[in-house]
Amino acid sequence: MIETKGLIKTIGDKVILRGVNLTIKKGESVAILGPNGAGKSTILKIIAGLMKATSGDVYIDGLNFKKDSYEMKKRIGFLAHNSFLYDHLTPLENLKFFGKLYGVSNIEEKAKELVNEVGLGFFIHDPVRSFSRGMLQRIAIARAIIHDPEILLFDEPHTGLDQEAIKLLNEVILKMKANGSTVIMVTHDFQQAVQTCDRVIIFRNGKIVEDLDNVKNNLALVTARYTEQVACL
Ligand SMILES: Nc1ncnc2c1ncn2[C@@H]1O[C@H](COP(=O)(O)OP(=O)(O)OP(=O)(O)O)[C@@H](O)[C@H]1O
Repeated sequence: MIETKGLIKTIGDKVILRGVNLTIKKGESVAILGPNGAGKSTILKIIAGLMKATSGDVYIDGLNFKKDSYEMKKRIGFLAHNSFLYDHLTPLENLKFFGKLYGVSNIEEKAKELVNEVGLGFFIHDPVRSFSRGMLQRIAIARAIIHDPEILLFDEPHTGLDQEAIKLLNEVILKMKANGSTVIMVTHDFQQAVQTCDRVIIFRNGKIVEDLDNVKNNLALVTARYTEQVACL
């Protein structure tokens, strides 16, 4: 279970998160939507341990970053705007590097399997500096899941992907979900959100303004609320 308690983030005199309390159960898949600047990426970075909250706490199964940072990071796969890949390394070398950091066993085999799974087997030995944005995103997805994380944090994962890659990414998300992983996805793509997630949370101005469960059975309501909160801006 992931819990945020009273998360506040300020940078200078700007208030980005205004006391966010959120509980996400193990195995839930949650889409975070909202207008630009609402604080969506910020909360994801704080949950991933990449940014400190000004006040408040994040707990994962009762563990806290202040005490159990390494243990928590091992459980998380984070796909950010930045791919975190090394330009001069090939997909295989990049995945082996990140896999080793997480102590993944059978890393060579696992890395090859993932490069093929994301459809880039043909480019396995090319440095990623020559890759297109979509190709980099595919490898970044593989990097985020190399250690079979229990929690997937995806920041706008569909951006820059072609239709085939979107399908592939959704399959990855649904497969991880079926294996019991928890998924939190920040996105502007409402269609992809409702295809892959069971719960939709809408942020506005650093606060949660909607928290809608059981998305597939309440699609009309969720669409109406989303339109009201976001699409009309
Ligand atoms: N390092 C920073 N310094 C100053 N302001 C920042 C910093 N990081 C984020 N912000 C501000 O915090 C606010 C929330 O940013 P955040 O990236 O969380 O929004 P978002 O909801 O993900 O937006 P988008 O949909 O545009 O990606 C924005 O106004 C942004 O300018």
